[in-house]
Amino acid sequence: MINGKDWQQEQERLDAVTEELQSRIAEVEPEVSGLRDQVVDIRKQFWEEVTVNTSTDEDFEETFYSIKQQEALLNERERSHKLRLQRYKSMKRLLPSPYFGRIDFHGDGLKHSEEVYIGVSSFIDKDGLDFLVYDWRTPIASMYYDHSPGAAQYDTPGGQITGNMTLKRQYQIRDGKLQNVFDTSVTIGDELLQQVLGKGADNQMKSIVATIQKEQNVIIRDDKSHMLIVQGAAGSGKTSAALQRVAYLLYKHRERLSADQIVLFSPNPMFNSYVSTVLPELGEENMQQTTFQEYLAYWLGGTMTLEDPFEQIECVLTAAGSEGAEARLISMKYKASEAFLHALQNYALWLGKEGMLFQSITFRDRELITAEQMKAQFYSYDSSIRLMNRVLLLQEWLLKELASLEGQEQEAEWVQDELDYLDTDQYAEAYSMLRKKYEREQAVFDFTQQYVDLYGDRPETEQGEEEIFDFALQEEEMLRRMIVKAHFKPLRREVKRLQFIDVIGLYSQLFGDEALYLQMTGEAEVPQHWSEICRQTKEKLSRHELFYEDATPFLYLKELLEGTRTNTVVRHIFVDEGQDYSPFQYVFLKRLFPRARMTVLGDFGQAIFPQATQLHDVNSPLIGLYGPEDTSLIRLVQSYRSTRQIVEFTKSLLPGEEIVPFNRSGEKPSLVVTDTVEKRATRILQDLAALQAEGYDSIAVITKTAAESREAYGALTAQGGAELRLITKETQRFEKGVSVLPVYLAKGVEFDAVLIYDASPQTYQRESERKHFYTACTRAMHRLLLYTTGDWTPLVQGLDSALYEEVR
Ligand SMILES: Nc1ncnc2c1ncn2[C@@H]1O[C@H](COP(=O)(O)OP(=O)(O)OP(=O)(O)O)[C@@H](O)[C@H]1O
Repeated sequence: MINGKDWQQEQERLDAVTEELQSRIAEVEPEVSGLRDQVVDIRKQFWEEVTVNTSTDEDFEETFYSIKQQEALLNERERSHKLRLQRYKSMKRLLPSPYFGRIDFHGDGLKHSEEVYIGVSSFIDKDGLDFLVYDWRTPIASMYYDHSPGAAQYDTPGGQITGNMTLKRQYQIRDGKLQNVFDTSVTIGDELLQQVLGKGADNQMKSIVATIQKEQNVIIRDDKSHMLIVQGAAGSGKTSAALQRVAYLLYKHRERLSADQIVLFSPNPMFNSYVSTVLPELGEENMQQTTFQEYLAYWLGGTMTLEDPFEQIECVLTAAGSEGAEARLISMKYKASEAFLHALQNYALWLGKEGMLFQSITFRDRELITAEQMKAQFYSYDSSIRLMNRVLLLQEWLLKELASLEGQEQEAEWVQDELDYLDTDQYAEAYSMLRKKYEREQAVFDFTQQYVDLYGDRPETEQGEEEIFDFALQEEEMLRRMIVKAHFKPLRREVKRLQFIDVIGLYSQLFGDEALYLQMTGEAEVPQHWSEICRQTKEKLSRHELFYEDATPFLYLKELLEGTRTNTVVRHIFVDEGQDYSPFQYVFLKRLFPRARMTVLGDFGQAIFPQATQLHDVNSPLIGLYGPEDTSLIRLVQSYRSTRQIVEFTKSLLPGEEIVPFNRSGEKPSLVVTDTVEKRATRILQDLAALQAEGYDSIAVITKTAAESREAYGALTAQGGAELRLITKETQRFEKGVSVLPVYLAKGVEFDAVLIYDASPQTYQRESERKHFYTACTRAMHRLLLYTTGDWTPLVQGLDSALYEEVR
């Protein structure tokens, strides 16, 4: 805390800034409130201001320029309205709490030091000379996050500025009144962070600009690397850093980067709603948010039924020890691996020489062009031409073939049948087309006549002789052509969409012959249970269905054959929970967004999906994606979410991981043992009531699977539990209160209190379930309770009993 005199001065300054804000808001308010109407008016007036006259060429030109001028004026006015509105909104946002930090900085060689007050946006005095508040993203404000008092420096586009920081201060301001002021030395005040972290969870994430930590600031302001990889412990602020990074990038590159050029890949749809308020809180528009699943579905275009990652994980968790289950697990891991990626790439090369599969083009139960014909044509092209270019050549050939077949087809019997049953509309259409054709030909005829009149000789027609336009004859021909054309339209469309390539057959073929597959792997060994893996894959494909682990490889192969449909608008992609994506998926994302930089944030300790990728390891496949020179690796070890007691407990579940708890104290995790399932439900309900009475209003009962969630929800409601919310993969929003959900849907989010519904060996037995268990426990901010009706899972049994409180 600071002394009374300083406090007084600070309050006076705050009053002055608040007053200035109020008066400037009052100034623009009337203007802004009518802004919408004004823009609408301008649009309405648009045509009134323009004189439209197209009688002569000059008039036409004048009208054209008049419209252009009016359009430019309209754009200019809209732009300036938008700017004024933005400024107005940012002043309104500042009003209750104009700043949260201050540094006094004495630049080398300067006479005076500068007081730099930092807030969520900049505010300049009336004369436009002094910054009353600096935006937290300005270069000078970076010192607030990066340095403690003493020598300090910051980078500007013109070079580095060095000097001495003489003061670093933090404020808590509510409704224009100082609540707290701290002078800080080392890090950004523990006191403030303590207070922020001690608060209850929200159903929406909050911005952290007032308390960004130095190591997080590196992530936020990194502007060099093509690929930024962040491996961070649970609760270390990865998602927070990612969102503030988006805000930073939008500010720094505001002239050329807009929110729709940034895409965030989220772990599930609920997460989207959880993080959706952070950027608007900072005065920025939200980036695009999506899930990988949405992308896959989009690219597959409804041609196949796609398993989602949650179905896949349920399968992993519930798989019994049969060969089929075992094979599926191995298959999931293998198909996510680089080994399989290389096999697919080799396969595509091999297809350049042999083995391509096509789907014949059939019409009225006849094969018009057979798969064999296509194959022969395909391999007749020079083998040095790239695979996808040969596909395009084949497409061209097919369209020509279809055109000629279409001509032949006009004489077919079925055409005559259809001709007999044409309705009047079709006749009318044919007649009108004929009329047009006639008029065209008549014009040629007139021209010919003029030529003859002039030169006494006729020009040569293309055919060398004049054609006589015979309506009756041509009408039937025209109708026949129309009929066949209409029937051939879907065929042409299929060819244009490259549907003549048998992608399902080609993907299936890879699993058809072990010798062939071995050839693709360079004679490396096939994984265990290979024949069962092949059987399952082919069987699924035969039903036009795809396992989740096959979706990306399938699309990858499709793109190798057909060319990639890239998105060149997007400049930044963020992948949260990045450990849950396979190397395959990263390669796919890179191809999809060739002009984007990538920020991947994740925690291998929470890798609960079988396709997990190690992020921070020297052998991480992600490093090779853009190359080591273009890749930065950052590790976050301090965990902010949970109390020290909870972090110490969860940390011991992952021996060997470096995790440092933030020093916020709370109760030890409680391990509650009851005799029966019914008693457990009763006990949980009592605990829920007690937690709510303590003020914790965001609570999760976390289970391993969806089935267990349904069971828990049933048991708790049967014992009188009211107002519980069962969360499923379809749920779109988080709400406060008590949620019952499987751990994979709790990824990335947090709760005041977490209750692990069943921590018995029956639920968490396998070593592979350790990360599920860890992820579930790390969702808790203030309280963690675990339940069992018998023994504890072996994951807990080995822990030091000082880490928890056992309750019977
Ligand atoms: N610098 C900070 N100041 C204040 N709060 C912070 C800070 N860093 C992180 N937090 C808080 O810590 C909690 C965890 O942050 P976040 O969800 O971003 O972590 P994460 O690394 O993405 O976690 P996980 O991997 O477990 O999902 C949030 O409540 C966040 O607001």
